[in-house]
Amino acid sequence: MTEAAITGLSVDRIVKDYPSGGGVDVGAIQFEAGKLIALIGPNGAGKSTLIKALVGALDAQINGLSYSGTAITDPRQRARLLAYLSQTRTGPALASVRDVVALGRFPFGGQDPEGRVARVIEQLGLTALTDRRFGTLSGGEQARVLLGRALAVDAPVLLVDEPTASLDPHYVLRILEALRQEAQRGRTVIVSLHDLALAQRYCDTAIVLSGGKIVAQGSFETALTPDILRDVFRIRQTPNGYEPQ
Ligand SMILES: Nc1ncnc2c1ncn2[C@@H]1O[C@H](COP(=O)(O)OP(=O)(O)OP(=O)(O)O)[C@@H](O)[C@H]1O
Repeated sequence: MTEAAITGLSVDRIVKDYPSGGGVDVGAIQFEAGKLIALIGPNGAGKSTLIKALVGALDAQINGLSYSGTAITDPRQRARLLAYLSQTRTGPALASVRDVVALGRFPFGGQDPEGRVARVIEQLGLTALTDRRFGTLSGGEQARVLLGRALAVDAPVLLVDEPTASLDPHYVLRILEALRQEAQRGRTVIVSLHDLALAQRYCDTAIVLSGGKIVAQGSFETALTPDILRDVFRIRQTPNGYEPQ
């Protein structure tokens, strides 16, 4: 790409074809540092596939992956640069909350010189749960612990797949606030969300996926036009929110 001066994550092309016929085929994308970027689109649009391809969680064709002009070629380098929260909330049932969050330091040999694990535990409201076994937590509590593991990496790029699913309203807002703070710290934060109102409230820009392709990107004004709402999301805006088309 010619815009190597831009800080953040960039990729030239990603292709993934599942035998089911689904997948993604997208061209160059620039995810700018310091931004909270919403990845939005209907069910099956390819959001999780795109995120998994970027982090290397599935076997996909991916060309020109780089961070701030430096090519990402080595898996360990990728694990240090890109932290990931999967949509599938699984974790080691017998491990303590503290130990699950500390797994985020694995790419750094377990070292945590800045006390990142303790900070994340406090930030996500997990202090009272630190000694509980992961397997004994509620679904929403487990979701927060796994987000904690991703935040503990303290990677320049954070990719989180539906982090607010199964969270109560307090933690939905708190987690989005935490992601916004990460972006304000200069991180590149990519978050897939279904709640368009929340996405607009917290995120700086949007990428709209449909049928495995990017159909719009940029500010929410340009990405969520009445046409996109109708053709992609099958909804329309009303004075009170949205309604189905
Ligand atoms: N492991 C798989 N095997 C076959 N097809 C798959 C697989 N994973 C996803 N797909 C298909 O690829 C397409 C994109 O799926 P993906 O999970 O990326 O969508 P999504 O936008 O994250 O959806 P959602 O909002 O429902 O989580 C869908 O058509 C889906 O059925």
